[in-house]
Amino acid sequence: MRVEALRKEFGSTVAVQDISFTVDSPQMIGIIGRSGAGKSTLLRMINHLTPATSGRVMVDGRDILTLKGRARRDWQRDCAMIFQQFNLVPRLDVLTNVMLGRLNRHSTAASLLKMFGADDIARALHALERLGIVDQALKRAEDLSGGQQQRVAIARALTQEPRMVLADEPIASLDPMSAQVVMDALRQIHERDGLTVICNLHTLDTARTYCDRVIGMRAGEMVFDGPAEALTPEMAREIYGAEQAFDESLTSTSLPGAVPAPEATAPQPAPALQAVRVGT
Ligand SMILES: Nc1ncnc2c1ncn2[C@@H]1O[C@H](COP(=O)(O)OP(=O)(O)OP(=O)(O)O)[C@@H](O)[C@H]1O
Repeated sequence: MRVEALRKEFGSTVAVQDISFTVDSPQMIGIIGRSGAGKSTLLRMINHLTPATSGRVMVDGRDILTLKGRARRDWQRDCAMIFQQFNLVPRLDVLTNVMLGRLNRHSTAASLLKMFGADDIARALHALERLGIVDQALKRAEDLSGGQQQRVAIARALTQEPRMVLADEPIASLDPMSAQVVMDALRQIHERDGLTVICNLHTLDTARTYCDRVIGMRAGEMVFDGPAEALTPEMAREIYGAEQAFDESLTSTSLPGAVPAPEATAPQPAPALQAVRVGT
């Protein structure tokens, strides 16, 4: 995927200012920055949920921002989105919520009638099993904890059979223990399924622990793009626009002594990735 000079203006507010970056091979990318830096808008433009003011998102030689109708929906299926507030149907059971990820693979009539086949059920159960919540399959989504609901949302994303996963603040509403489980699951999707996962994060330590590559945004601009190791305290201060006294731990939600689960051990940086400072 090649993002080229992607820009979004809301009236006089420039939410995303001509951002460009390339993802050549599957990576786990964290996007960090203060509230209002433009992280959500960037992901939503890539997913085609928010129209861009200008710029291109090139995938397989075509600008996905020009897609319409069925082709646009196909892209949204290929590029699964996970949200802070889970976006489940609260009164539906977990299994059905997960199978909703299959809708775009069926005819309009079958989708409208929510007709699922044995294959859909099997895939949904498999995804729930992977996320460790298959025993919750018949409960209503609203009866699950926040962390469990986010795992249902990830299972739903998996049943879409996406090519890429975009997660917009997936752990912002969760307690530290649930946040760790959810980040482990996203890391595992990257490692085991070989998918690119792009994740908006508030917390620096999460980006450092889980991401190969970090993109730092400040006031709509990309001010850092490089491996997590290159994210020095000085660079963090620049991204967060903070004073010298900036205390990184203020952006932390980590559990004391917590380490990623064995399946999701701290990533090695991609060898070809160079730290670059973009802009000022
Ligand atoms: N629908 C909208 N209409 C008008 N302005 C918007 C809209 N969505 C976002 N903005 C503005 O665009 C800027 C970037 O917002 P965005 O939500 O992308 O930032 P963010 O980094 O994701 O912040 P947060 O971490 O708080 O979600 C902000 O100034 C915000 O007020």
